[in-house]
Amino acid sequence: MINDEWYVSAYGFYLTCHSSFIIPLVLTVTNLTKAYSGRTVLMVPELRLSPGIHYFRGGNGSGKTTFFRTVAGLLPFSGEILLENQYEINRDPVAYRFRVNYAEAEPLYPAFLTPRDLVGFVGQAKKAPPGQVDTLLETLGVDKFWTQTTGTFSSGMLKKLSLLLAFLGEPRLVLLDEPLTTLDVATAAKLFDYIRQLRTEQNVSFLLTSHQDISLTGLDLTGTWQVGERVIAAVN
Ligand SMILES: Nc1ncnc2c1ncn2[C@@H]1O[C@H](COP(=O)(O)OP(=O)(O)OP(=O)(O)O)[C@@H](O)[C@H]1O
Repeated sequence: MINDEWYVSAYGFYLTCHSSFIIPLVLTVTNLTKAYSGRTVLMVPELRLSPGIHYFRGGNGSGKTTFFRTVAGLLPFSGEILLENQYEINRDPVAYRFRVNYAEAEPLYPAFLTPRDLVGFVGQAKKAPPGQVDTLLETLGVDKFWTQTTGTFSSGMLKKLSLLLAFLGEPRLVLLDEPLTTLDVATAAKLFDYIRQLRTEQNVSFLLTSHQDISLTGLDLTGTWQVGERVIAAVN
């Protein structure tokens, strides 16, 4: 016989099933609109990214950097961006930014600062675990210009420093805008080994852009996305 008790246990069963079927997503974007001075550059009704490595491609001016800077929390926008089904960029700004790291396509720093200054500052903010800086210095070769001011850097040196900063702490999502540009071949190989290691050992997710052929990196891509005409669409 169906009574109150039956309804209570049925509802409990429903809740148990429902919570265990939540799909793990690293990023959920809903109703995103990004405009510059009234000119809309991106309109993304919904974008759901599962954990993994996602490649965003598109022509010059299509909106890739705008999307990355928005997801990094550097640009105002309308809509919702949710990290790991949990942290919304505007509702939980500190927790969200603590877990999302970003390397610019064309990094620029105050000319008088050195890698030692910047790594000290960012490492503290991101709570870099012991030993992490030493590993990254060696992997990316930044140890060779650790105390040199960035105003004297080549573009490749700036790129190496920006990548190092983007790995500091224990991010859940790392955004790398054009990581291959100006990077020498040997360092690029080490970079992609490091990405693979973070992916398999710590379940860190990555969003990448590149005008180069990303398949040459040997990375196992979870998704490829085309940015253009103000939208972001999955590439099958
Ligand atoms: N600060 C800004 N103010 C106004 N418009 C901007 C600004 N930044 C970018 N845009 C415009 O937004 C559009 C997208 O630019 P974005 O830099 O996101 O493209 P992209 O896909 O990263 O290009 P590329 O491959 O050349 O780096 C372009 O039309 C650009 O002119």
